[in-house]
Amino acid sequence: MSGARLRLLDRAEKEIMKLPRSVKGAIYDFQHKFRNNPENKGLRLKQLKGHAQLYSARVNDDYRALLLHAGGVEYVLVAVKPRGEVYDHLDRYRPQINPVTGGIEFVDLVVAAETLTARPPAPAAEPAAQRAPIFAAHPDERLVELGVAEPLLPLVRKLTTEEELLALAEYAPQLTGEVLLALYDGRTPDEVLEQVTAPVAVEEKIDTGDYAAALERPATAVTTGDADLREILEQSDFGRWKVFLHPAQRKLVERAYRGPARVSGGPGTGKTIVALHRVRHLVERLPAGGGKSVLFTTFNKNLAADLQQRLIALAGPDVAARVHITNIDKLAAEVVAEIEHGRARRRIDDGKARELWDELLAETGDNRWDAAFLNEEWTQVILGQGLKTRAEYFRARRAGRGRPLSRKDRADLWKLTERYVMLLEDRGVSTLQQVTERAAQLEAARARDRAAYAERPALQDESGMRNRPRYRHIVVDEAQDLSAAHWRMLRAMVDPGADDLFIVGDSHQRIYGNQVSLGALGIAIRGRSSRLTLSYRTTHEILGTAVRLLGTETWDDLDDGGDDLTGYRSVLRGRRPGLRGFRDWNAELDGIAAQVAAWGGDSIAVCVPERRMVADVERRLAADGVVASAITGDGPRHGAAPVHVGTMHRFKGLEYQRMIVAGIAEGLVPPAWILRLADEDAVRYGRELRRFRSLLFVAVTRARDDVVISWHGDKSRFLP
Ligand SMILES: Nc1ncnc2c1ncn2[C@@H]1O[C@H](COP(=O)(O)OP(=O)(O)OP(=O)(O)O)[C@@H](O)[C@H]1O
Repeated sequence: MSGARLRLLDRAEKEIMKLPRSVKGAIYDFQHKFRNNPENKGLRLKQLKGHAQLYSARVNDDYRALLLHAGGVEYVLVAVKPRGEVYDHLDRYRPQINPVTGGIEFVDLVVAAETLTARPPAPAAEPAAQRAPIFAAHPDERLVELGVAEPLLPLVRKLTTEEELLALAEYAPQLTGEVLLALYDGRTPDEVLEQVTAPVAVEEKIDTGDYAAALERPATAVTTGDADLREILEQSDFGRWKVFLHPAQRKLVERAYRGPARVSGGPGTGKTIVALHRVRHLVERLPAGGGKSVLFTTFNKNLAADLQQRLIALAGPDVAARVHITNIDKLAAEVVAEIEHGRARRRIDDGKARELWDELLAETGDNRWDAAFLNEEWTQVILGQGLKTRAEYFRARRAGRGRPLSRKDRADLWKLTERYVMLLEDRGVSTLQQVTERAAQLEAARARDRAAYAERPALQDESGMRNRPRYRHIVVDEAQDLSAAHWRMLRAMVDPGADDLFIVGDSHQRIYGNQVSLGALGIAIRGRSSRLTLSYRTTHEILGTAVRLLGTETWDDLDDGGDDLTGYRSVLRGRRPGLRGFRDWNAELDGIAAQVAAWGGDSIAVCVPERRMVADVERRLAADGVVASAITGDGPRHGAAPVHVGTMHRFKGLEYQRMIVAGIAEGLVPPAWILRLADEDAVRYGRELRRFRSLLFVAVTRARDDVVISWHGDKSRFLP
């Protein structure tokens, strides 16, 4: 035999990362030689007694690799062990194909047993003799049905403390850990079956002896190529997200869809990771040649820049070269600029747009409306539905807008918006929504032309570029914040068909008030919606607090249905979020500074509700000699600063090890102006409250390990 493929099992990767550097170097040389020729004498490849699949091979004088032979040239590295231990009690090695997921799993029962004693019990724990086994109520068959690795059952029976459970869950195959922790958290076996097991179970009949077939299933968590293994050994900051997808994630990445598909999921469940892998998957299936056939878009500029970097890291420059990565408003501006070359007006953001409404109101003396209401009515109803005439506006549906409008109100509002549009023209500016609306119209016109040409083959030769769709595939991240006009533009940029749109977002994180129904916009996702539920970012404790902040509100699925966070969970454990009240803002600032000092290190962020508070925090930290960087619309001004400070909107899509979410007081979150709406416009009031809950939810879920929520004066009604 010459040549072999060698992949790495995810749990083995964790163990290997802990080995001394010199051993990692030896593994690097070993894998290279092994792939060239596994029968190279120096490697001493030999089958382990009593094991059909397991082999050992020499890494260096002191270490041996354990390899699982999956058939043909396929091998999986499952462990690297000191030579002295490898051949003791060979029956401790238990490779298997999980009968529920069909994925390859490997456990070493001796190592697994050692994990139970590695962590001392918490001081308050009762003596072992008095503690009841945690899983006594669940029969073996039930646990196996849920996906627990059968060889571990005797150890599972011995678990009596949370420490032991956490240690075993970290070592055990992924699904075993997830199932045990979900049961421990109080979910019933039926809930676990539905929320944890079913999403990764396979329907086909599984041959538990066919390792070659098992190797290809999503549940087999191995590196995908030889290069991955090399990269892991070479890079100290190796990103696991690049190679070890969760089976639920991998299914979504690789599935073929007959039309638009949507992925939702709570914060940190890897939606962006799935989108990145999906882009690579799509590009790898494109015919060679051709330009940027895939559009990968997100809400803001800094996130788009981050996606660009991460796609290159994941898939390399050749794949990235086939992808147009940009934020959605820039995309719209590019479309308009292409047509209105040189005549493009300066764009203004929402804040500036509202200021101009205020100016207009001051001029007219009309005090029945406020700037925010007018801006929303104009953008969401008039621009959002592409209304061109007063008559259309009279007939328009204003679903979910609250405050009913009489015919006279509508006539007045129409007049006001006409004046507003003139004001914008006078100033030589366009709002982002105007640009998007224009882009949507231009793209829709192109799509209509395309359809017309498609029906008249005689004309097709002349059609040229203009009659090709801009993209073959579109992938959208942060989808919950896109407006109706954004969606109309995107819909028109790709022909309806297989794998046309892949849409990733979480309506619980909607912070710009753009609620849409994709179905009504020609994007039919029904039957092609999936949800991710395992958080990779944040701990069980932070996640619990964050979910409570959402209260009892209901959430949409970007269509006409609802979405919720059922099954949302984490296998990571940590400290409970801190909740701290202060007398006044100065005292709270001192509290922030003290907390930053206590944590030390970097990857800390402070999130505040108002812009002026950002400067206050920066100043207060500077007084202690701490370098803090404000997060602007383009991302953190100085990315390398140990502490970042920003308003709540700026935190979309980011993550930090530790977060202080400050100023969470009544009058700030929710702000005082919303409270006035309670009597005036109950629907709008409800919508705004929900938006501020989402802002808070986003802020708190940026934290990986620790979060402190603080306030001064009266604490926010959203806090427990
Ligand atoms: N399969 C994986 N293996 C390792 N890490 C992962 C995996 N999937 C996600 N992560 C990590 O989890 C974190 C959250 O992932 P990601 O940002 O994709 O989540 P998200 O669902 O888009 O979050 P949010 O909605 O909060 O923006 C990131 O640090 C990412 O690297």
